Amino acid sequence: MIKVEHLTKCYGDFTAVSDLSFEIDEGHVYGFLGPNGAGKSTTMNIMTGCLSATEGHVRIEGYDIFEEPKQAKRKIGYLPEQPPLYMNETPAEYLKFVGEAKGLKGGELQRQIEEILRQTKLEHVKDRLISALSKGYRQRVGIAQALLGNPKVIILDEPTVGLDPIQIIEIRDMIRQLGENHTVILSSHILAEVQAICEKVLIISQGKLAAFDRPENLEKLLLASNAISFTVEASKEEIDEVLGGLGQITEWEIQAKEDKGTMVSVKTETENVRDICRKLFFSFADKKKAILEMSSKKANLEDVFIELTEGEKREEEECGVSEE
Ligand SMILES: Nc1ncnc2c1ncn2[C@@H]1O[C@H](COP(=O)(O)OP(=O)(O)OP(=O)(O)O)[C@@H](O)[C@H]1O
Repeated sequence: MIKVEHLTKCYGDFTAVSDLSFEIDEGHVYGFLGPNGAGKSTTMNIMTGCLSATEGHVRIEGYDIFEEPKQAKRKIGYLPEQPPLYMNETPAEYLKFVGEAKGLKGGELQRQIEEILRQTKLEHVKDRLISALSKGYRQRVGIAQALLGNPKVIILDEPTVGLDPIQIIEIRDMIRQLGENHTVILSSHILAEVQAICEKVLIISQGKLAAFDRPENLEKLLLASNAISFTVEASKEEIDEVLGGLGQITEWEIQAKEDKGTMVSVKTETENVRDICRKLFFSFADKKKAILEMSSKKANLEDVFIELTEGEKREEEECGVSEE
């Protein structure tokens, strides 16, 4: 449905988006996740035809956004980070204006406006000035204008930024509902938000695609990400022998020798952390070595996000140091 190929955007000497390629299929809610300045808005502005690219292509249902903008844009509804609302108009007036600009008229325009006002729960404020609406309601007006023309794809740039917790819940519910009839792409720097709404997540870091998968698969992506810590009454040599013989442990660190035992941190690629805990327990018990404490931690999307986005920063810093 959407094909982004080798997209690059430079602002002068600065490369904001670098060789970005991905495909969006019909009928899912996609999350575009990345820290501030990662290049999310730049990519969305290019995908919606609001900004030119330095290199690369964007195709919306086969239409090139740069070469066939009219046909491509008809397929997209866009809520930019700063929605272009006219404060001295009412939602009803504003939607009529946007609908006409999108080529709708007469009964069809009226029918769509009524349907969208209902869908975005704006009916009771439709004749109030937009300047008098709360930020949450203004955001709904922004989403409403994106829905006019019944586009297949809805692109929302940071739709919940600046809203209070109740408004955030309402907008998220609305996005979930939109996902039933549209392909939705939303950007966010809030991991929990993407995790709560999206079926697929693109992680973007410093203008590059760091990962693209379902949230649950991303959690599996990090090798050796599940961690177990335990304290055992055993020497370093005994610990090395037991852990080396277990097979499913990728690395371990013997942290400190205390009066009450030796603290060990273990990393494993195995999904079933509980199974490893059991094996550790019985392996040390077989050698009459008592485990005094044990805790485990499964990697979550946050770990993946930090690892992928921080990892790049670290690499850059390390390069910087070695260059000096
Ligand atoms: N017009 C511009 N001129 C120069 N640099 C720009 C311009 N627009 C964006 N940038 C830079 O490009 C990078 C990516 O910006 P972009 O707004 O796409 O990121 P973002 O992921 O959407 O971040 P945020 O969540 O803060 O909006 C940033 O470093 C930003 O400062």
